[in-house]
Amino acid sequence: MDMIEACDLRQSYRGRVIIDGLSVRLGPGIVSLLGPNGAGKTTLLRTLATIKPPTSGTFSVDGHVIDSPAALQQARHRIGYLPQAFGYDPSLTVQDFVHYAAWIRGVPRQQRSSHVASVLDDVRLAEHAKTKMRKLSGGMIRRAGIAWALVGEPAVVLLDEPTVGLDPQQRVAFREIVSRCGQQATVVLSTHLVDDVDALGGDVVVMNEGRALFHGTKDELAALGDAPSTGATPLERGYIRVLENAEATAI
Ligand SMILES: Nc1ncnc2c1ncn2[C@@H]1O[C@H](COP(=O)(O)OP(=O)(O)OP(=O)(O)O)[C@@H](O)[C@H]1O
Repeated sequence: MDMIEACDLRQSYRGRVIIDGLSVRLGPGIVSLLGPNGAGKTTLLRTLATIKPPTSGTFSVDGHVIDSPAALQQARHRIGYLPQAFGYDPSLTVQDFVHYAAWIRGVPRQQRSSHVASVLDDVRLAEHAKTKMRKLSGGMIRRAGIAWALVGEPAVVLLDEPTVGLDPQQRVAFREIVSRCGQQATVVLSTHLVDDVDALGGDVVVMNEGRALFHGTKDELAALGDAPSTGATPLERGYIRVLENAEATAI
């Protein structure tokens, strides 16, 4: 399974530093980027998805540094990315929407139909393959988006706030899909919900102000919440403690 390694990564928008010298190794398996609004999670994912080149620093996918157009091209075939809001033609069927992704990702023509069917099966949308995108519920649209990200069996899957807007039942179904995905690919997802981290397991990177304040397992984060402090669960207390003691725990 591939890993992503960021080395002193910086990203700015019009001179304003958003990612501030981040060095972190993500994967294998599931990694949750947990942080408050504005922490820089989306910006980090956009950078790793090769949408916006870093201002400075480097990152690599499975040891291959993305430092040339050829490396960039190769990395794009290994990375599946689901942005927070993604566009689609509402008149397309689910199957055509995912088929289009398969074409873009260079899945060979002869394999496209069977591959699309298998991905739709993975996200539990097989029975809606012929449904128009405009007829899907919010949870189903998310699943179609995940199918889009999974097409071509990328080694790294980046999901930006994938649980936003899902009801509790859809969230449970979604987590089950991500857990299965995490067995074959490194899945990096952003969230501001401690509940997501608790349910998904894997590693957690707590981010704030463009920095990684904590990187470990959810149990290690929960262990920081043993001492009495604000928060309903040890994991929530650990998270809040990390944010409050940013200086002491910065990595
Ligand atoms: N395209 C952009 N141009 C200018 N500033 C931006 C842009 N995108 C993000 N920012 C700024 O970068 C900072 C980090 O935003 P980002 O969306 O990466 O955080 P986040 O952790 O994903 O937040 P949220 O949980 O609210 O999505 C914010 O202050 C935001 O205003």
